[in-house]
Amino acid sequence: MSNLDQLYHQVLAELGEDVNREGLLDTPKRAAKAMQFLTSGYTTSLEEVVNGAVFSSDNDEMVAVQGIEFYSMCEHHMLPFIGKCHIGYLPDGKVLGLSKFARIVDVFARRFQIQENMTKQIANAVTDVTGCRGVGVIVEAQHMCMMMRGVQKQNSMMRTSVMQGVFRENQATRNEFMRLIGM
Ligand SMILES: Nc1nc2c(ncn2[C@@H]2O[C@H](COP(=O)(O)OP(=O)(O)OP(=O)(O)O)[C@@H](O)[C@H]2O)c(=O)[nH]1
Ligand SMILES: [Zn+2]
Repeated sequence: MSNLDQLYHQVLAELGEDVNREGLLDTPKRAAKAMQFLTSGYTTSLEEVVNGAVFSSDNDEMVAVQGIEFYSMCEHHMLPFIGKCHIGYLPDGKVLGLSKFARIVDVFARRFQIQENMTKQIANAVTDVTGCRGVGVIVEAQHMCMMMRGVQKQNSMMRTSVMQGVFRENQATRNEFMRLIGM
């Protein structure tokens, strides 16, 4: 058993489970593996996921990618928060491979997070990788820690937004982004 397997074994026992019953025999191992996947963002670098897919382009018009779904874990309760991320940017000579936006989202979602920080980290990453003139990131999510426990509200949605560069300075750019993502 790995260290993490042993810890999950202990968690189950502490919670009053019979760790020797058949259904639970492999659970510590499975839970450890699942949690390692859900936090794999810690060991994934931006460079690795972008893999050089930044291309020269003389198109300097806005690019927006809407509705990238993600699964993250809130750092306060270690429970999931689940939602969608919308990203727009104004390139400056370089565009990013389309799939890489989703990969960047996963790098920062697969960690213990708060939504505000995740939103900002995604925006910073797009700027770092593309050297763009501006970026906008909007994240909307539902937090299991508010639904399954605590205040137990099932219909609230948290929206966070980070606007950088021309997206921050220029209202028309922000509006164009909102229009492109249908908001
Ligand atoms: N701003 C922000 N808050 C979050 C996020 N995820 C969880 N939280 C909040 O973190 C707070 C932690 O509050 P505490 O009072 O320390 O913990 P708690 O007693 O479990 O709080 P309750 O959820 O109100 O029962 C709660 O208000 C959560 O709703 C997030 O991504 N962003
Ligand atoms: Zn929480």
